[in-house]
Amino acid sequence: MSALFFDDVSVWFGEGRDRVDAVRHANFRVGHGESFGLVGESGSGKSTIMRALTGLAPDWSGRMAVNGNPVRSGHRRDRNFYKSVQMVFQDPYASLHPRQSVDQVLSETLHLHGFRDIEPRIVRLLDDVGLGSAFRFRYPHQLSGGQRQRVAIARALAPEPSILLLDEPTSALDVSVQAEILNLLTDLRAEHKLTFLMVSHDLAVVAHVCERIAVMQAGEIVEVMGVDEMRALTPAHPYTRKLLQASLGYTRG
Ligand SMILES: Nc1ncnc2c1ncn2[C@@H]1O[C@H](COP(=O)(O)OP(=O)(O)OP(=O)(O)O)[C@@H](O)[C@H]1O
Repeated sequence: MSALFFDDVSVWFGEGRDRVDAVRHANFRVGHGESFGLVGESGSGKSTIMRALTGLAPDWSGRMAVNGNPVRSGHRRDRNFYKSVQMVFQDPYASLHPRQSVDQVLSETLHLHGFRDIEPRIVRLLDDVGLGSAFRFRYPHQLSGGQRQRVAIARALAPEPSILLLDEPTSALDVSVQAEILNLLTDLRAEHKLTFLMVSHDLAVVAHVCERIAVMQAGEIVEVMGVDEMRALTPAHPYTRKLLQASLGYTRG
């Protein structure tokens, strides 16, 4: 049984002449403890796959399952879903409430998921994300972008999920901070035995964190490959080669 299972998943927005087919017939599985990346140009459908899974894009067909449990259509996901699946978003500035301290953010999430030993859990979560207790009573405006993203990651870890969905988790951060956050995510995956599904337009980011990669073009998965194949520049599909060449040109330039 896979941690994440997508079988013939198509996702669309709107109806009739306004209909946009954002994802078409996507198939992939992510094993327990695996780190899987979705890459492709802007508009290729990467985020839409994640949104359909979490209920933010309700119009879809096909089959999706989390740890063997089928995901139903519609907006609602039950508490069990969020016990297993948590998200880290792109923008840590938008994802934290400005009037909530770090302590409030974490204790609210822990309460919501029925934990009673809130105090030691907050201490442990801050420690896990490399912030330490000195940050506990700070507010978002007193934190840097990287520190905010660490709080967002601590909040995602609070329910003890087995799967993290990472939607461009470093693209809003300074380049100097990106590697720190990617290393933190890699360490956390090993320590907590997490499964990752990561979306990024940046092949270097995905290569840093992921073991396998699905390449998307205009709503379709055109290739699934191991990160070693990607590094060896041996992808089969011309579009993947184009993406790789573009990103190499970019890093060299
Ligand atoms: N709420 C929406 N209503 C209508 N069309 C949408 C909506 N959200 C996404 N789309 C369309 O679906 C397609 C896929 O978008 P999606 O955001 O999944 O791409 P992406 O690969 O994640 O790109 P990006 O990196 O820019 O977010 C695009 O054509 C986009 O315009």
